[in-house]
Amino acid sequence: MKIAVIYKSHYGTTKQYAEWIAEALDAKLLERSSVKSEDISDYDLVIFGGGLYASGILGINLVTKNPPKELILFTVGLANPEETDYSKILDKNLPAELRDQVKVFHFRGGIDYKKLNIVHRGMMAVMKKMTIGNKDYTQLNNEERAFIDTYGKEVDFTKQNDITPLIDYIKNHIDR
Ligand SMILES: Cc1cc2nc3c(=O)[nH]c(=O)nc-3n(C[C@H](O)[C@H](O)[C@H](O)COP(=O)(O)O)c2cc1C
Repeated sequence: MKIAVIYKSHYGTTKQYAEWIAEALDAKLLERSSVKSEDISDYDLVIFGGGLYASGILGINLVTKNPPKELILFTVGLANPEETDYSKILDKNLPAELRDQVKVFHFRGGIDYKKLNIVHRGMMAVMKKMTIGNKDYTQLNNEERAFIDTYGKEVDFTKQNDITPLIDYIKNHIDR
């Protein structure tokens, strides 16, 4: 079975997960910009991973416009997947026909505010103002607290072991 792991990452955490997954499955690793939509049909299974930016999944249009034979998605964001409801993100990023069919995994990335480009730094400052608003810290939900707690810092939550459910899913559900 020909498997491709395709990723889109700004700062490397999604790339890191894609590398771990490709290595575990002995799959082809490709950066999204190097893939043309017609190349997608070369693969029996595409695992697409995109970083989360303001609730958008980077580069996702590659696989939503021209869905592969089999597709698995993963997202990488700062929020803790165990405490995050991704339904709105998936509604926004996936067309209805894919929304209920595609298996999606969520991994935790990281951030180094020193390395952010000026646009991203500005976006984070706006998001901080919007998150806090007139609220007190005790009124914030877990997701909002995680954002405020890490604001301006360097944090890395990437963990190789976190890919295990995705690898197991492929082993159990995909006929290789
Ligand atoms: C401008 C901006 C917006 C972001 N929006 C989200 C978001 O909506 N949800 C989330 O969980 N993380 C968000 N993040 C955090 C990134 O998803 C996180 O840093 C991720 O690890 C980045 O992936 P990358 O290193 O592959 O680019 C945002 C980060 C920036 C800089």
